[in-house]
Amino acid sequence: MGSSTQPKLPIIDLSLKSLNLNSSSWVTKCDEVRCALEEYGCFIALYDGVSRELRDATFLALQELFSLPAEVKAKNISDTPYNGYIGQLPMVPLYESLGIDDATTTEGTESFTKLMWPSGNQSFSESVVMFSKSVAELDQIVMKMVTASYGIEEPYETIRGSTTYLLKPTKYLRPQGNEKTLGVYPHTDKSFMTYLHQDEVNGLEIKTKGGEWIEVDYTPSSFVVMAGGAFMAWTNGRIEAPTHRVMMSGDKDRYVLGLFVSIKDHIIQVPQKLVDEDHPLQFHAFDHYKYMHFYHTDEGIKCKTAIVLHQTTKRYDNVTQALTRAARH
Ligand SMILES: O=C(O)CCC(=O)C(=O)O
Ligand SMILES: [Fe+2]
Repeated sequence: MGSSTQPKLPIIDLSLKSLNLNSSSWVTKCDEVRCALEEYGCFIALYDGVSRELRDATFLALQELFSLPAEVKAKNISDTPYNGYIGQLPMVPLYESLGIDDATTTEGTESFTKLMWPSGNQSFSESVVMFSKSVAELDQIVMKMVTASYGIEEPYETIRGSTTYLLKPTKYLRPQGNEKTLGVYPHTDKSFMTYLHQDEVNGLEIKTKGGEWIEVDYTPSSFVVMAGGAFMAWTNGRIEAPTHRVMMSGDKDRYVLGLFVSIKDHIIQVPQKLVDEDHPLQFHAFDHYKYMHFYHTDEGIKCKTAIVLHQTTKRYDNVTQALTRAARH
């Protein structure tokens, strides 16, 4: 009985063959995407833009990457918090990830590849760049749909050219015992949007507005589309970044490819259309990278707690402060 009453994330077919901009179902689907994001902060997208061969090649490349010695992986450093190599953290010993900046560009992936394999690894960079580009196309579809549903296509056009993509390959070791073990802490992403793709092992859990955890079960041809903090601010709080965590069980390691969207060198401003009497302005204009840095300062960490814990509009005061302050830095 239990499982039938458990809430489930909406599943929306965004496969290229199912989308037709000129049909009436397009408008309905745009609203469906917006409503799913407003309700859960995320949804599962069925997407056929990544072929089976590309998916297999990219996950194979990932296994090769994680089997490199720790000191090689540690060469992956970044100015932006959590965007470089993370591994062997005592509190989450199963977790390990790297960050490939500008993953949709050949320059970005090749500079990462050279760092990991000084003598080169062409198949790695080719798979990564192709995979990232294909998922970035999904991002463009999702953005087109949400902005069409709100009628804010124009303000998005000013942001679009400043989009950058970080690919974060992540590995979770299988737990030692039979107990469900924490893979990654409950958190909200600080991205604009996040796109998650996994091999066959589940583990992601999303917290609903009612405080229940949903175990996300998604197939190889689907992606979890999730709003980040920057998107929450841009939509004036109408779409919230959901709290999520990873719980590991079973006897297999888990591999995940996360594409994190950021907005670089551009001040993000809430579109006028999303501000009215019922929705007063909640967020000041901000710089996304400064916001990501601020969130990981001592002061920012306090705001982060506030954003997760409080269920009142006070939460927005804290975030607004964080964003305003971040913009001033
Ligand atoms: O592994 C997952 O499914 C989620 C990873 C995640 O939440 C993150 O990297 O921010
Ligand atoms: Fe996350």
